[in-house]
Amino acid sequence: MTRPCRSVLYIPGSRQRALEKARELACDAIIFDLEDAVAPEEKQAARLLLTGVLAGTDYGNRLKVVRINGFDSPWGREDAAALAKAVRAGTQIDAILVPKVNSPADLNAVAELAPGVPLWAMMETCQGMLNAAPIAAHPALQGMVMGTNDLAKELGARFRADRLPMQAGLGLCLLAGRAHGLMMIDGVYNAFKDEAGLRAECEQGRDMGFDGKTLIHPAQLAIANAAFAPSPEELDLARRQIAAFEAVAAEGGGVAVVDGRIVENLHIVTARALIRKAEAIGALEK
Ligand SMILES: CC(C)(COP(=O)(O)OP(=O)(O)OC[C@H]1O[C@@H](n2cnc3c(N)ncnc32)[C@H](O)[C@@H]1OP(=O)(O)O)[C@@H](O)C(=O)NCCC(=O)NCCSC(=O)C[C@H](O)C(=O)O
Ligand SMILES: [Mg+2]
Repeated sequence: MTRPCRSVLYIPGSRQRALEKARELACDAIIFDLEDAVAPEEKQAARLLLTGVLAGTDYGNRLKVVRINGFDSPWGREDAAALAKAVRAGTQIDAILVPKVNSPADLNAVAELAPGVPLWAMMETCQGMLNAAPIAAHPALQGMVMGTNDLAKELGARFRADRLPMQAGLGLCLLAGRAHGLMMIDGVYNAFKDEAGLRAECEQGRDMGFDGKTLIHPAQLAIANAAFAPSPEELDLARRQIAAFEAVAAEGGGVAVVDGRIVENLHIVTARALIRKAEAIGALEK
């Protein structure tokens, strides 16, 4: 996945100040939230505010994703219809994020109301995790976002630093999402003032294979951006691997050795992807 999506910031659709502030924040993507971050009595006003803001605000090269309410709520269908209308009128968004997706039928329902708009799925129910493969195969789906708070609630799991209770669900989604080339975004870290805890969780998500992390506060952006970007040491290793492998290949060989480890063609594919990712981040940050 070349499009960097290291930091994905939730912004409550009801908070005008935060919606304005986001234009200057160093996030790769924004999730404009109409679901959990908005109180029931503010839902209608938030929808109106958000569609107005999206029509008139330049968020630069940040991906713009709108999380709607579920279709089992009084607001979900109207959210999807309002976004479809805005898109027809020229508002540009990158995806609608559908909460609590249990099966492909939940995506079909949104796709019917907003045809042609790419979808992302919140993966946060036990049913959804078990159906990760058919959900990932949905033709309109381009990304999955982990909802680790709702998953913990359904599982009856405790929050642990190592996220052991989450591993089965996250792993199922990663397998399914990667099999279908989706953008894969990890869940939020609730303690938004705990920098060390956030850093550790970002590094865990990165090592598992996620592209980035959902965030709830601007103070979390720099840590996620750093964790999900290739480090100078990784880039140096990648370049040395490519050089060593090319030298061996020129002699008709297929295996190089760098820092005591074998390097084969498959490692070169990874090394080149890492360099492309760093270049894409550089271009985005210009
Ligand atoms: C957590 C917060 C309620 C804290 O808000 P606040 O008290 O206003 O924080 P600060 O005073 O420290 O804010 C400093 C400035 O930053 C702006 N701000 C704060 N948060 C955001 C944000 N998310 N995006 C953009 N800007 C933000 C403030 O406006 C201040 O600006 P300024 O006026 O210039 O000083 C708050 O951060 C918040 O509401 N966060 C989002 C919560 C949210 O979106 N929750 C839902 C998503 S998580 C979820 O649903 C989980 C998932 O579904 C699951 O199941 O796991
Ligand atoms: Mg949730």
